[in-house]
Order: sequence, then C-alpha cells, then structure tokens
Amino acid sequence: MNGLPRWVVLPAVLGALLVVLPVASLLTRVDVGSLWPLLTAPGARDALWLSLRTSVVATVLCVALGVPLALLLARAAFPGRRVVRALLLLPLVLPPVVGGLALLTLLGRSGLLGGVLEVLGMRVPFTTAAVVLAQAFVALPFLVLTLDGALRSHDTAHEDVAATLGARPTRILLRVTLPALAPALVSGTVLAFARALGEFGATITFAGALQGVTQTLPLEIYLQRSSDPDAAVALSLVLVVVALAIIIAAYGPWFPQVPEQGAAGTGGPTPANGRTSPSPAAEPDGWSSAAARPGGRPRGTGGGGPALDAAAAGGPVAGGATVGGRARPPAPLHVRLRVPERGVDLAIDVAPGEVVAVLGPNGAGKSTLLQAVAGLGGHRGDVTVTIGDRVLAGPGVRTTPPRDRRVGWLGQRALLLRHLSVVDNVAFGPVSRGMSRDAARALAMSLLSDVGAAHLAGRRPHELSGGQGQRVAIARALATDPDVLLVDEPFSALDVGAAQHARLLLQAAHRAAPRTTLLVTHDLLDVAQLADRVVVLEEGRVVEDGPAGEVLTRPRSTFGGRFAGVNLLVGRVVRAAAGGGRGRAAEAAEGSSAEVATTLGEVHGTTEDVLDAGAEAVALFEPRAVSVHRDPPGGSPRNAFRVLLTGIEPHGPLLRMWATAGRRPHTEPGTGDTGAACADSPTAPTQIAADLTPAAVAELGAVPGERLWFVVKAAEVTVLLR
Ligand SMILES: Nc1ncnc2c1ncn2[C@@H]1O[C@H](COP(=O)(O)OP(=O)(O)OP(=O)(O)O)[C@@H](O)[C@H]1O
Repeated sequence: MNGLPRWVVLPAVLGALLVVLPVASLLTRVDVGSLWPLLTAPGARDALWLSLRTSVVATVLCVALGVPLALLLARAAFPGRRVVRALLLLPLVLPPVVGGLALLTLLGRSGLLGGVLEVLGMRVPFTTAAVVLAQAFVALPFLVLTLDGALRSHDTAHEDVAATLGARPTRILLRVTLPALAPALVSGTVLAFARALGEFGATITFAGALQGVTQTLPLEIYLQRSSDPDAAVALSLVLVVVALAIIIAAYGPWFPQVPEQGAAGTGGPTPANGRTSPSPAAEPDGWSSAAARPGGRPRGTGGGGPALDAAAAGGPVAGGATVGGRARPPAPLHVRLRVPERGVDLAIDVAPGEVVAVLGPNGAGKSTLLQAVAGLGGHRGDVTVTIGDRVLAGPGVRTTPPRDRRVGWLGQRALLLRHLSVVDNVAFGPVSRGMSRDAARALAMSLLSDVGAAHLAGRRPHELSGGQGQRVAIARALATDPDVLLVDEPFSALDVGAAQHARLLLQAAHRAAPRTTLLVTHDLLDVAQLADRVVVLEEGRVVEDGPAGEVLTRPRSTFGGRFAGVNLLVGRVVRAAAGGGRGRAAEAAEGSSAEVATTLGEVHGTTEDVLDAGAEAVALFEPRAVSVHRDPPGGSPRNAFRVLLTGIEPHGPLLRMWATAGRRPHTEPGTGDTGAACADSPTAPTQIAADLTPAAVAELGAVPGERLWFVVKAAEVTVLLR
C-alpha cells in the first residue's frame, strides 16, 4: 500500500466503478448481430464522419489558439492574468447548453458580431462551422489548462541557455520549449479532441441537428434514443470505441515518455537560481578543505579525449588542437550592479582573458551577478554591463538581449536538449547564429573531439553520464565562441573524478584560447586550478578582491577565511608594536606583534603589514593551531577564547571541533573595552574551529553544548589589514 491508509481503497474502487460500470452495462446491451447494419446506415455513417471531421478541425483550432494562450498565461505578466485564467475555466463548469446560448448571443443573427457577419453575407449558426466553434468552445480550456500547468511547473533553464547561445524567441519556442512540453501538449490535445468528439449541448443549441451538416454522432445518438434505442446503444458503442482508441493511441506504451533525469542533468531549475543543491564538493558549512580532496586525484572515469588527456598531463592540447579556439582577442568585462530588491550593490572589472572566481555564502548575489551579465533573471535595478567596447546594458542604453551578448553559460547541470542528439546540441548555438547546419555539425564534431566526446555524438542526453554531459556542455558553450564565459558551479554535481576531468578540460580550453570568465564556485579546486583572481561577495557587496593565491593563503573576509579553511576573526587594530628607530615598513617586513579587537575579545598575533590603530584588520589562524582546554591556561603569549562547543565532525585523520562565541556590544577601539568588534555579519555568531586528534578529543571528553577554552599562541596568529 506504499504507506497509504487502507480506507482509501473503498472510495477509490467506488470511484472507478462509477465510471466503468455504466460503460460496461452499455456493452452488455449491444446486439452484436444487428451492429453492422445499424452502423452502416446512412444517418449513422454521416454522423460519425461529421463528428470526426469537426472534432479534428476544432482540435486544430484549439492547438493553434490554445498554445499561444497558454504561453501568455504561464509566462507573460499582464494585468488581469488571473481573471483571464479564471474565465477560461467557465466552459468547464457551465452547462454546454449555456455555452451554446452564449455563442448564439454573439454570432446569432441579432448577436454582437452575428449582425455584422450577416451584413457581409456570412451566417455561422446552424452550419458545420457552428459545430466546430461549439466544440472548440468547450474543448479549448482542456488544452490551455493542461499546457498552462505544465509550463508553470517547467523551469526556464533550457530556454535561458538557448538564449545565450543566440537563439531567437521563435526558435526557442519551437526547438526548446514545445519539445520539452510534448507530453503535456499531446495530453492536452487528446483531451481537447475527446471533449470535442463528445460535445452535445452547445452543438445542438448553436448548430441544431441537420443531417450531414450539423448532426454529429452525440446528436444522432440522442435523436435515435426515442425512435430506436438499439441503434442508440450501438452508436454509443462506436463513440466509446473511438474514444478508447484515441486514449490508447495517445497514452499507450509508445507515448513519448519523459526520459528519467539523466546524469547529464536534462531537467531542473533555472540558472537564474541555478544552484539547487549544495555542492557535494563543498562542506556543509561552506568551509572547504584541500585535505578532504587530496589533490583532486581523478578517480577512473575514463573517456578523456586527446585534449583532455593532454590537459590532464599538464601539457598543451594534443596535436596542436585547441578546445574552442577564438576568432577574436579576449575582451575586458565591466559590471556595475545595483539591485535594491535583492540587496545587491557591487562593481566588478575583469581583465581580458582573466578568470575571476566569485565566492560567497548563499544569497550573497553570485547568481544575480551572472544573470546580469547574461541578461537573464528579470530583476529590476541599475545594471551596467560592458564587454570590450560593447555596452550591453546601462543608463540610456537599449539593453542587449541575451542572444546578442556573446556570452556563454556553463551551469551546474548540463541542460542539454533532451530531444536532440549530442552533436545537434553542440551545433544548436552556431545554427542559431546563422551557420549552415552542415558547417555547424562539422564544428560540433570537432569540438566534441576536442573534449573527448566524439564517440557520443549520436547519443541523446539521457544516455550520457554526468561527466559526459558536462563535457558536451563545455563543447556547446564554446561552440559560439563567446567573449565572456559565465560558469556557475559547473562541476558540483559530478563525482570527484568526473569533476576533475571536466575542470582540466576547461583549463585546457582556457590555456589554448584565454577567455574572460566569471566562475561561481564553492570548490577550492576550481579556484586553485582555474582562477587568476578571487572576488568574495557577502550580502550583495564585494568584501574581498585579490589574486587567487593571496585569497587562499591570506584571506581577508569571513567567507574567504572559511573557504581557505582557516579561522578568521574580523576586528580593528588596537595596538601595533612600535620599533625603536627603524622605519615602519622595515619593522613590518620583519614581522611585529599586533593586537586586534574582535568579537572574541582581543587577539594577539604577528603582522607584516603596516598597521595603524583603529584600522580594520583580520586575525588568521589554522584550526590545527588551536588547542582546547576545560580551564583557562596560563603561560606564554596566548589567545584564550571562552567558547560554546557546537559540534564535532571528522576532518581527514583529525576531528574538527566547532565552537561559537557570544557577541559583545560594539564599542570603538581605545575605549578600554576589549570586546570592541567589527562584526563581519550583524547577526551571525563568530565560529571558530579546532582540529584535534581523536585521542585528544576522547581525553577531553567534551560534548556539544559545553563551554570550553580555545587557545592559540600569538605566534600562530597572522594579522592582516583588511
Ligand atoms: N527571483 C528572485 N526574486 C527576488 N529575490 C531574489 C530572487 N532570486 C534571488 N533573490 C534574492 O537576491 C539575493 C541574492 O541572491 P542570489 O541568488 O544572487 O545569491 P547567490 O549568491 O547566488 O546564492 P546561492 O549560492 O544560494 O545561489 C538573495 O537575497 C536572494 O534571496
């Protein structure tokens, strides 16, 4: 019973019987012997033929009008959208005879439009056209509501990627949206046809019952019922058989099933909010650990192509080939973004060919930044985007649509189009930009070969592994030779080995043809292997910006510290030791002591920076430099923090103890309150970590919830200007 309560069986069976029993009893009434003559009688034949013809035409009308209507209802924001959606439900709830009357009041002789049509010599009521209109009137909502529901639950990620590949709206609709919604479209169409076929009340009111002209099969059955009940039953059987045949044809085993979400990530939410799940490569709290991913050693995924293998070996791409060569020199990127509704206010410049990793906690604004560059997301605010000398968005400038931005998108999921083969997926961008199909396929094959995926060219996306899908996505992103590549956690959904292969591939592509790149990631390896520079965002602002090596070893922001795997306390300089007679720079270069007021109290450390009292600074120390005690220690210059143990978790061969410290009120330095703090976040308690051996943790015997002392020697603390 799959966890269902037993009582649901009874009403479910009764419900099924309510539908099945009447139909079954109809079958028992059929006199098989007289069936054929009844069905081949002229009246029955005409009615069946008319029903089929009018239902087909009404269904075509429903599709032609209903698909655009559903698209507007689901995707366009216009005043009164809800009202229109509610009104469309009316034909479902109104008695069809009322629908017929409504049509008469509109198109009848004295109707709103009927009078005009009459003048033009056109008469609709009581014609075959009236039958079609009556059928379409009652059938349209079935198609619209089915498609509207499917569209609303369908994310726009594939459409967004197609737009960045250069596809125009009509091509996106026909080649991306509708194929993805094929099952819903077929369902809606079948429902509409079935409804049209069975339509009676509106038809008889608006079109009457003229044999061969308006007398459809339901009307014929109704009229026969009084004169020849057996004939009525036989004709009803025909209707049941036709309806069943349609339903079986539409929903049988050959009905296009939506493939299981392949490892290649063919479904899921939009890159607008592209990261649906935390990166498996990132630790839950946002700390990254090189130790947890020792060198990212590939774990036998195989299938690396020549370019990939060369890249993996650290050499140039094999055979002098490039992965996605460039026709134009790399261009600089400038972004200025103020989106108050998302609390984002930042500016970023990326040099030509530079790879900038964008880091930050959830909600920091990373996706908003990428969306702004790609022209996606639909957020409101002041956005200026310049690539080279092309101003794509800005005050007084017509905003360039995504398809014309020459921006490539590579997301967490490959987002390949599931109804196209791999080679056609890669060729999609070049074809969208006007390249001939043959040339685009040749280019796609060459790129697939570069990424070691030529042998996958004929497969469909759901037949690919996650790593293979991402390789194809890399080829697709490079196929349009974008000026700027936007990369959004591209490897986080892959296992370690596949991620490393794909990472090296991207690295090879970049070495072969540097491309200005923004790389959003939570993975230390992405930064270490791909990034020239790191920008850290917190609460919509840039809080750190520096060379990748510098941020990884000497971070200056809270998130940067977590990312680099070090404890980082933000504060203000209280004191920096003065050197007798030497220049301050010389003294700093030798390393001198410094004290910083932080949320955990005054922290003593050493610095190579030139510090002034009151300057904003960070104190850094490794978790393994922290010792943990139950009592406050004495002795050599030490920092002792009274903390609350919040958790213990494995960390390589060690155990990591997490603790928080209470917040003290903010006071200016020099007031004598060593609790003066420059809170890195106005609300979050400061977290610090200590790495201990399992034996040391066992000896301490501490459990989460206990108050302890975390102690670190001043010599282990580095103080940096922020
Ligand atoms: N569609 C939206 N409408 C309104 N606010 C949004 C929307 N998408 C994001 N936001 C808000 O904008 C801010 C920035 O979100 P954004 O998605 O850019 O952050 P992020 O750094 O990419 O986060 P994550 O790592 O969780 O994806 C957040 O406060 C978020 O709540």
